[in-house]
Amino acid sequence: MADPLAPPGTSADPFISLRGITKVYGAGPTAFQALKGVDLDVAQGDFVAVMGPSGSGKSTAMNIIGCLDVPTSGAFLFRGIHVETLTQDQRALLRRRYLGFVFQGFNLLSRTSALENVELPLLYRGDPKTQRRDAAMAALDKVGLREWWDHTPAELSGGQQQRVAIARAIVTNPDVLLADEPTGNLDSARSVEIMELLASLNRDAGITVLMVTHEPDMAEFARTIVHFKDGLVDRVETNGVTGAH
Ligand SMILES: Nc1ncnc2c1ncn2[C@@H]1O[C@H](COP(=O)(O)OP(=O)(O)OP(=O)(O)O)[C@@H](O)[C@H]1O
Repeated sequence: MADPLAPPGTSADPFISLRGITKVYGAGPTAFQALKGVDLDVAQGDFVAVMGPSGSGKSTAMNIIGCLDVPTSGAFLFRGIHVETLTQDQRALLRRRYLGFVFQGFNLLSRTSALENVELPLLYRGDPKTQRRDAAMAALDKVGLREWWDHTPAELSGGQQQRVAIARAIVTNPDVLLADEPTGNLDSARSVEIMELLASLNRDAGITVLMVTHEPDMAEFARTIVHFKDGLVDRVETNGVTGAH
């Protein structure tokens, strides 16, 4: 049987494409339309900041792009694959194969060393031990924490914990890194360090980065800024040039 997750498309296909995406939570009189017909393209290798007021639909859109949730209607294409037609298991596979996630609260296992935290996605994937260790050490090296491999999260600063979380997100060599307010729990100096790390992963490793942020200073690190408003993309800025959507 053909692999449903093999990109069927040509290089002409947009890397990530949302067309008329709607999302309704609940049903009947309490139903709430969080997304009202979102159109958005993201080019491979872009660094995108997603901004907008609380409740404007940023997390809902990120959950759909992260294959964690499905739209109520509309098409979501990732490398030419119609994700909205996949089963839950196929979406989970797609997530593991192509995507990495970073969260505001780091989400590390507290009693577990930095190295073991970074190894986890490889453990779930069934990689053998030596391969896991080598890949996790290489990822810790990329985030500047090779010497801290045996420390638990409590023995690391907030900025270091977020670096471990980023190492865990990149250890599988994802195409896309999805970051939900990655600097929300950090002071401004640590926030800038995390943004410089994300920018270098984008620039040097070619990872496409999509990041939700409320902070304009952090959004400045991105190449493209997507502004959500009332469940729609309101405008997209590229390199300081504003274009109405
Ligand atoms: N599971 C859910 N059930 C019902 N309503 C929901 C659910 N998830 C989100 N919503 C609603 O959908 C709207 C959009 O939420 P979403 O989390 O996408 O916004 P956001 O822009 O990410 O906000 P924030 O910046 O506060 O995280 C909000 O009004 C929210 O209350």
